[in-house]
Order: sequence, then C-alpha cells, then structure tokens
Amino acid sequence: MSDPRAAARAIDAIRRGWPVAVGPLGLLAVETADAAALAAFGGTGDVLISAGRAATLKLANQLEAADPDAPVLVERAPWLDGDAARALADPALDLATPLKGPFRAIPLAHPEEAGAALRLARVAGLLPAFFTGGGGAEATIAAADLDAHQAPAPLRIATRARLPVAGAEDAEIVAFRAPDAGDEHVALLIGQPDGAAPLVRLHSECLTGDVLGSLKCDCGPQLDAAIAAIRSSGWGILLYLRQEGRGIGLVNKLRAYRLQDQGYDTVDANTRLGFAVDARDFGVAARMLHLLGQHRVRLLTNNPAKVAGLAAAGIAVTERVPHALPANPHNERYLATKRDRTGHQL
Ligand SMILES: Nc1nc2c(ncn2[C@@H]2O[C@H](COP(=O)(O)OP(=O)(O)OP(=O)(O)O)[C@@H](O)[C@H]2O)c(=O)[nH]1
Ligand SMILES: [Zn+2]
Repeated sequence: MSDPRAAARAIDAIRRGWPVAVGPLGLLAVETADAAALAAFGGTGDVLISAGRAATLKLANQLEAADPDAPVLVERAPWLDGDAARALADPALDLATPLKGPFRAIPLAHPEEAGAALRLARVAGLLPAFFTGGGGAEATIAAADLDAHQAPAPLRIATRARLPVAGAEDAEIVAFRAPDAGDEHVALLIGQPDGAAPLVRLHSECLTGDVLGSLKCDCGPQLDAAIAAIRSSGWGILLYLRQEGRGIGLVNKLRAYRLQDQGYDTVDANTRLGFAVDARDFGVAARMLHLLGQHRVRLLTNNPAKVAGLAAAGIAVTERVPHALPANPHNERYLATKRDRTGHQL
C-alpha cells in the first residue's frame, strides 16, 4: 500500500532541512542542510544530482540523451564538503566559484529511489540535490508513496462567488481544492453559457508577470487579453493554475532568471538547474473543466502541449485559438525561444 501521508511528511521534512529516506536511501537536501544537520546525518557521503546538472558540470559523458530529471550519483571525496556540494547543486555559483573536484559519477545502487528523491525536491520547490547515505530519517517513504501523493487527487469545488473583474463585470470565481496540495486552483467563468463550446484559457501562475508587471515574459498581457477575448467571444472560462514557473515553483524560477541574467535562455536555465523544461501537468485543468460540466472547449493557446494534455485527459479541443501578443525588448528572446525550442506556434 502506498502512503501519500508519508510523502507529505517527507516534503515538509526536506524543506526544513531534516533527513528523509526513500526506501534504503538516506537523504539530506543540499539546499536546506545546515552544518549541524549534516553532522547528525553522518557527513556528506555521495551526492545525488540530476542528469541535467551533471551534464552541465561535465561529470559524466554517458549522459548525452539522458532525461534531465534522471539521477546521477557523485562519488564521495575528501573535498566534497557542504560548500562543494552546494556548488554542485546551485548553478548560480558556477561562474563565481571554480568547482573543486575532480568529481566522479558512479553507478546508482537504488535508481528508482534516487529518481523519486529528485521528484521530491521539485515538488518541495528545492534544488534537486541530496547528500546520501546518512541516517536519522524524519520520514521514510517508498518511491511509490510519492507517486500516490502526486496522483490525481479527488478534486472538488470548494466554493464559488461573483467576482466582477476589469473587462468582465459579470464574472464568477470558482475555487477548487484537492486534499493533497496547498495549491488552490481557480476558474473564472465569464459571460453566459450559450450552448457553444466555451473559449478556455489555461493560465499558469506567474507572480512576476501577473502581479508585478514583469516584462521578461508575456504572462500579464496574456492574462488581460484572455479575459477580454473570452468576454467578446460570448462566454468561456479562464483557469488560473497554481503552476508557478512551469511547475518548478517561484524560487526555482527566479534561480532560472538569475541564469538568464548570465545569458542562458529559458530552456537551458531549467536544464542547468536540473529540471525538466516544463514540469506542468495539465490533467488538473481537465479535471476542473469536467467538474464545471465542460467536456468540449475551444482553447486559447500557442502551446501544443496544452492541447495534448487536455485531450489526453478526455477534453475535446475543437479548436486552437492563437494567443500571441506583441513582444517588448525584454521578452523578445523568451518568445523566440518558445517558438524555436519548445514548439510554440506563435
Ligand atoms: N521555469 C521558468 N518558468 C517561466 C519562465 N518564464 C515564464 N515562466 C512560467 O511559465 C508559465 C507561463 O506559461 P503560459 O503563459 O501558460 O504559457 P505557455 O506554456 O508558453 O503557453 P501559451 O501562453 O498558452 O501559448 C508561468 O508559470 C510562468 O511563471 C522561465 O524563464 N523559466
Ligand atoms: Zn510570466
């Protein structure tokens, strides 16, 4: 029996800098471990990082086509102390601190558990890197527990209310809850259903763009334009999904921005951090639409992965409606990268 509660405890523990175990693999997150926790863990041991990060560090040459999420174990070495491990984990330090080394990638004794550990870090919003081999686990999980925790939880409508917004004074907001996550997704219902398939927008949270007016991306203008387009189409639904940073969380997105300041594009920045280019799951959007009684939609997007994600989860996308907005000097390269490297149809 898998235990989602154990996974929830493990996520909490690694954020606090406490050790956990996935099966036989003792783990301490590099990002949150302090000296005392590291000493109690029994020292640094081998260090687990992602294939994307290992490739960046040229730590392994057999990794050519590897999934950036796949785990790589770096062998313990006298110079592999807490600071050296942090430099292995955090690409922000790549230019500032020359790596100590040499470091050697060694075979993984527990590949499944190691993979679950890296996913655990992503879900917790931490850098995907762990000291391994120590004891004192605050929570012990099986790899399957994390899958159970991440499996589609029974989503329900928690509440709904009228919400006049600029551009749609007759809107209604519907809030959704799943027992597994603090992420409370919402839907904004705009206009009156008229029997036609609604115009739907899946908007992923972007604190910097949606709230602060960041010019690095196109999120803020896309949000406003989506509401306007839905309103003028008659009726439709904006799903506001709490998938900040394409699913890697705010702090990790800002780490990616820091790498972009050094010249990397949005794709390479994610990979250098050790994350997939896009860690979102659009299945939750499909479940929200089903709960709202909508099984056929016209989708406002340039991203074929959104169309595919909804279709895979049983929503018929009858039409893709392009949703491109004029570029500005700060987001020109970001939009070009989406077109050239992530298949966006701009
Ligand atoms: N990791 C990362 N996330 C980013 C970056 N720039 C924007 N985001 C996030 O990307 C998401 C925005 O994606 P969407 O607006 O859904 O856009 P999209 O997937 O390109 O698709 P469409 O706009 O529908 O064509 C938000 O969660 C942003 O926080 C970046 O450089 N790195
Ligand atoms: Zn944005």
